[in-house]
Formats: sequence, C-alpha cells, structure tokens
Amino acid sequence: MKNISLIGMPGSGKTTIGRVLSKKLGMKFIDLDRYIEEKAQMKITRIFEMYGEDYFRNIESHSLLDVLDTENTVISTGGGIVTREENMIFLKKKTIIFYIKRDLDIIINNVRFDNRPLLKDKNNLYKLFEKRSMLYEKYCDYAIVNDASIYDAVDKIIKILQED
Ligand SMILES: Nc1ncnc2c1ncn2[C@@H]1O[C@H](COP(=O)(O)OP(=O)(O)O)[C@@H](O)[C@H]1O
Ligand SMILES: O=C(O)C1=C[C@@H](OP(=O)(O)O)[C@@H](O)[C@H](O)C1
Ligand SMILES: [Mg+2]
Repeated sequence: MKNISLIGMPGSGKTTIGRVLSKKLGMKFIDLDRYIEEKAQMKITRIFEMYGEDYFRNIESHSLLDVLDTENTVISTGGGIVTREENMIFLKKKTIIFYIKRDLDIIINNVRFDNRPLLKDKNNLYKLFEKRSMLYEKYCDYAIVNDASIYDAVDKIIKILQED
C-alpha cells in the first residue's frame, strides 16, 4: 500500500485519526511531532521556547525526509508542514495526502493547548487558518470533514482508498 499522510490545522485530529487508520489498515504509524520529540529529546514547546519556530521548521523538514524513507506507513504531520513548499513536494511524491478538516470553534473548545506553542493565543488559530487553508486545499489529494466520530473520519478515508 502507498504511504498515506494527514495534513490540516493543529487540533483537527491528524494524530488520533492516523493512529486508528494505521491499525485498521495494518500499516505502520508515524506521528511526525513525536518523531521530532524523540530525535531532539525535547518537547515541541521546549524546542520553540529555546530555539524558535525557524529552528523547529528545519528539524521538521529533515525529519520528514527521514520518515518518508518508508513504505506501508500512515504519517500524521504537524499543522505547519504546509508552510514550506519543499515539504509538500516530497509528501506529494511519496504519499496520498488527506486534509483533515474540523470546525475551528470545535477545535478551540476541545483541544489541549499545553504542547501546541502556536495556539497559546487562541485567536491565533483563526490567523493560522487564514494563511494556511488555501495551502491545505491546494496540496491535498482528498479532503475529509472530521465532524462526527474519529471512526467515522477513518471510515471516510478507507472508503476513498477502496474507490481509488
Ligand atoms: N471526531 C472527533 N471526535 C472527538 N474528538 C476528536 C475528534 N477529532 C479530534 N478529536 C480530539 O481532538 C484533539 C486533538 O486531536 P489530535 O489528533 O491531537 O489533532 P492534531 O494531531 O491534528 O493536532 C484530541 O483530543 C482528539 O481526541
Ligand atoms: O500548526 C503548527 O504550526 C504546529 C502544529 C503542531 O502539531 P499538530 O498539528 O499535531 O497540533 C506542532 O507541529 C507544532 O506545535 C506546530
Ligand atoms: Mg498531532
């Protein structure tokens, strides 16, 4: 099976859906943020605090290259992966890209903000969406609306893969 990647706003469900999807399809699972934390031996928040966003984006791009050297894997990315075109060129080559779409107000009411440095100011979610939604739409192969259960979103993805 070709690799699958999930993109979308922070808190939209990429990590949770990716994990369940990989189990259901019998594929491996990699969460890029967890991979970065293990590699750097530091929480994402700490990386941002100590070295800033640019430094994080550099690690993120390198880590993406590491994890794309794989097959039969579901990769959940971080919400900012679309901010560098090079990331998306590699993702497009190596994966089928699903954009996970979730209502911003639902995200704000449900998500934990402690390990999401860019969401400390909740208004920032709307600003990020303005900058990024075009990019998510542009780069994805398919968009999935995550407006019911996690399992519902997973089933939508599996249905598309079966029809593909
Ligand atoms: N359809 C859903 N129903 C209930 N909770 C959801 C749903 N989608 C996402 N969540 C919850 O939202 C939070 C953020 O999800 P997460 O997978 O960490 O998002 P991301 O990786 O995109 O930042 C988690 O607590 C997750 O369980
Ligand atoms: O949107 C972003 O720029 C980020 C999203 C986070 O991942 P999630 O999308 O899994 O929350 C994480 O990579 C980092 O905090 C930056
Ligand atoms: Mg995540």
